[in-house]
Amino acid sequence: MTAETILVVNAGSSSIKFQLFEVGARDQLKRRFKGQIEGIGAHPHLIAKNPEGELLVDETWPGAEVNTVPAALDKVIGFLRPQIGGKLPAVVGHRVVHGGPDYSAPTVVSELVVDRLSRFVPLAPLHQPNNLAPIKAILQRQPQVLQVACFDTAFHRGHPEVADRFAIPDAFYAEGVRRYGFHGLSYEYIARQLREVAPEIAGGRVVIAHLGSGASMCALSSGRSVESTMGFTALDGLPMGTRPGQLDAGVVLYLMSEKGMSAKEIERLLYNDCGLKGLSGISNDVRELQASDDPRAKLALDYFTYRIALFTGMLAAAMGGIDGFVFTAGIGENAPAIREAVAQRLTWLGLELSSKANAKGELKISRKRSLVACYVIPTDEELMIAEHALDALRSHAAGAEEKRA
Ligand SMILES: Nc1ncnc2c1ncn2[C@@H]1O[C@H](COP(=O)(O)OP(=O)(O)O)[C@@H](O)[C@H]1O
Ligand SMILES: CC(=O)OP(=O)(O)O
Ligand SMILES: [Mg+2]
Repeated sequence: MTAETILVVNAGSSSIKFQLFEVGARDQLKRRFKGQIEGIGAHPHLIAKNPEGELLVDETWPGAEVNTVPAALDKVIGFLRPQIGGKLPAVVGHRVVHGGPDYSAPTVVSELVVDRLSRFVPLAPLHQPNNLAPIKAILQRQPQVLQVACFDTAFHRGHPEVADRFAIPDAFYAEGVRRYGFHGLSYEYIARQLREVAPEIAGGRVVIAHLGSGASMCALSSGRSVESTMGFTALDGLPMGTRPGQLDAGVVLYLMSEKGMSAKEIERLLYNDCGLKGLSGISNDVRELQASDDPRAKLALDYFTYRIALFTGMLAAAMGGIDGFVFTAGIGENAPAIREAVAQRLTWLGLELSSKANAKGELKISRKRSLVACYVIPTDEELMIAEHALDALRSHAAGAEEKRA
């Protein structure tokens, strides 16, 4: 491989996404391919396409064969190896979900950084170990590769103090018990896209709903995050595929004292068996719930859209109003019926959807006269990571140059 390339790895809770970029003239990033393995543990499906939309791989396995993120990573590596000529590019960018109080910008990783980031494993047990595993493997085997960690929490680090706090004694805040917020790379990308595709609201008050396996919402005021539905961990806020979202802390006390559950058992329950899956008893996948005529599937979807509407009120309050609403991520981009159900609950805010534009999945799906402009914008966390990784590469090179001089 001659041209400079950047590999990006984004390990989520139910999927691994990856993209390879080529660095062109004037540091323009050109996508070479984009892929993901989704449905880990249920219906694992690996797919990758080149920019022309041609399939490079399309493979499925039984759920039991690929039932963990590391097992899925092996399949991804199997695909990547011949694609990159058996040799890693000089730069690899990683999504790392939790950066804690100190990591508020993309960071070049070292053993020390990995040790520090490992402290946040208990705060993101579905993600952090899977984010760090490939970083550690590359550090051990190919330490010359520049690895850049990009954090979900970073975009939210400028929140005002009232949004960053829980009402618990101050000492806990000092040791890092804060409302961090997640999906920041997605929000950062959407904030930038808004300037291009919706300049009339980009500098205003916008609620972004990132609805994927993990789901959260962000209040974006003048292009900056000021509030998030997620907090200390990625458990808070909206109900998700397998996580409950907002939960009275008393429920956790009840599980411990009355049901005798251990911390590990409660962790497994809250991260793996709640949310859409727990409510419906059927599936964590919105597609399966939509296809079912079981009333529990309907309840789970109603709960989901109801909570999105409730939190929209909260985020609008944080910004003193709302000018725009954006749907993004797996569900937000692909489920018109969910968008319609959310919008119906938001007519009181002045949001009027065009059913036709929504059904067609157009970029702008609100009516002309709608007081709140509504958009569907596909997210691209990997592109954001590649850009950060390239910046890190350039500053790293400049730093080395300065040392030599
Ligand atoms: N066509 C669709 N209709 C409804 N939901 C969909 C559709 N396609 C994908 N999804 C939902 O998107 C989710 C995955 O979203 P994604 O943003 O890729 O999640 P993550 O990055 O957290 O793994 C799936 O669990 C599925 O419920
Ligand atoms: C933070 C989080 O929930 O991420 P994901 O949606 O990828 O699971
Ligand atoms: Mg995701």
